[in-house]
Amino acid sequence: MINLRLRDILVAGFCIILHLVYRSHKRRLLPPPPGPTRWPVVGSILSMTLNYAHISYQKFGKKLGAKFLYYEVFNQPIIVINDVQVAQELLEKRSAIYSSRPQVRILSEGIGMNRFFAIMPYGDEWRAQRRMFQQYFGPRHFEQQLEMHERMLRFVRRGLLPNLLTSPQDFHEHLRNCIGGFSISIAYGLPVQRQHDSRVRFSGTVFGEMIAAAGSGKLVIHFISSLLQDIPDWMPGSGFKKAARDLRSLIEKLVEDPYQAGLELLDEGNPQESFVATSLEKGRNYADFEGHVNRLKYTATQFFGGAAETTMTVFSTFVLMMLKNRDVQCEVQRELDSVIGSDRMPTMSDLSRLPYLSAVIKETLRWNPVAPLSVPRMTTSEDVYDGYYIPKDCIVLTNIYAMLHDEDTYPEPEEFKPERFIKNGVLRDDVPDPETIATFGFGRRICPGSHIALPFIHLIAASILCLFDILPEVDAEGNPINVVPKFAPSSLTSEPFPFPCKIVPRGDRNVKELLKEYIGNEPI
Ligand code: HEM
Repeated sequence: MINLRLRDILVAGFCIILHLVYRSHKRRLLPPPPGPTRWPVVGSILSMTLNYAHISYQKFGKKLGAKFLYYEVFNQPIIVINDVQVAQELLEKRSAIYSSRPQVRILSEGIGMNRFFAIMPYGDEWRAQRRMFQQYFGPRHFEQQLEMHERMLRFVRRGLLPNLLTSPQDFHEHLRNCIGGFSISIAYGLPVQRQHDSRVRFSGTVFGEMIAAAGSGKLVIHFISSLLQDIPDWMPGSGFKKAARDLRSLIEKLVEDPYQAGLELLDEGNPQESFVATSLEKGRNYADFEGHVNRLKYTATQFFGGAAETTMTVFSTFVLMMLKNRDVQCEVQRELDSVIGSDRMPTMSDLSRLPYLSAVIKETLRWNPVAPLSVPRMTTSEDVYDGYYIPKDCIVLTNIYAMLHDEDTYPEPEEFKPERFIKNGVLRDDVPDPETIATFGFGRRICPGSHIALPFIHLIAASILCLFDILPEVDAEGNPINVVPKFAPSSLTSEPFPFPCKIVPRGDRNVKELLKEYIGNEPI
């Protein structure tokens, strides 16, 4: 039997502590990843741009020949990952370290955004909300998937296509109403107006403000406003605090109102299948029912937040690309005509037989990544990678834009070329697919809604091009207007700015007849 004396234990303990201190010290002696010059106090703030930050990080990475970069702002370390393999190594293989989110004071304490699990730090509450989301919306819940597909079809046919026929000039608004309306319907089971639904509008406005406030391009502003968070309200320059409080109360209304309306509908006894109805029923006997209800309110609101702006961004980009690339649009229509014909509209089961459309959607996701700098992460302990030291509490920006514009993987990345994903009518498996790589993030915090977004996007694209042509608007002299694409410069999502275009029924199609049974005024 080993007989350890107190002295031996103390010596062993001392040696272990010494070893740990030495190891940690040795790690800290390693250099940080390459990056711009850092100045005392302000760090690399002078090298950071507010607008289109993803492009400037990409260019700077290329200049240094570095796959990931190191910045510092007021002592806050930041790494920017420009490369897929590095992202996989860190965010997937070392996910125990890289799965949290930074808690920017102005966003969490000020606006209260950290109550949504997309923004929360890694931990029990995040796990509980994400589990609740997956239990209802996860890809393995077959019946709910069928219900969701059925409802997508209903929103496209009743909500979107008839509106495009009667007021095509408002296509941005119609797309928003259709995508947002679907989210509200699935989350709360509430009826949605076919045009200008007030809940869709309100949710869109509030989430639009949140997404604009949270953009990674705004990091510098976040730091400065967080430092100034404690200045009194009467001081000049404190206006941002009031703006944050106003947004906070709008969020509270956004979380509460549709939930209460959903409850009333349940009490009336004729509800539509929804996340709220199912999750409430499931939690009836839980000991902490109140906690369960609070969680499900935020998770339901999160559904709209995750789905609406992102899907809308893909769609605006798709319409823009069809406008700028008429040959691609005609090729999609040729494929649709050969698979579907001219006397019916696409169904969910047609989608897998449209490889060219699929290549176009992949190229749309690649060409203008929806969230070019993803949602920021934060390290929960120090790390060493490739000989570089990465500290604890380091903000990690995933530059999805740089990854999907890497010219070795996607030659001529600025060109819109669906052909890069398809050969002889078959989708290529030797080109990394933006539907599965980078677009939706990495590791434990990867987007849990990709399997909802992708079929919806394919369905909307197929349905529009089956019935309509997307053509340039003409100016006062009758000349086609050349649209120059422009994008939100520093928001979380890279939505194109509104642009003029004409959506007209296809000449060889009786669109009114095809839509006859779907036209009406009653809510969906
Ligand atoms: C084309 C559409 C979409 C794109 C491109 C997209 C992209 C992303 C990205 C890049 C992230 C961050 C992942 C990371 O940190 O690595 C994310 C997170 C998230 N997305 Fe999506 N998304 C889309 C649609 C959706 C939809 C339809 C929903 C809901 C139904 C959704 C819900 C969420 C949620 C809840 C998170 C936070 C996950 C977490 O922090 O655990 N997204 N998404």
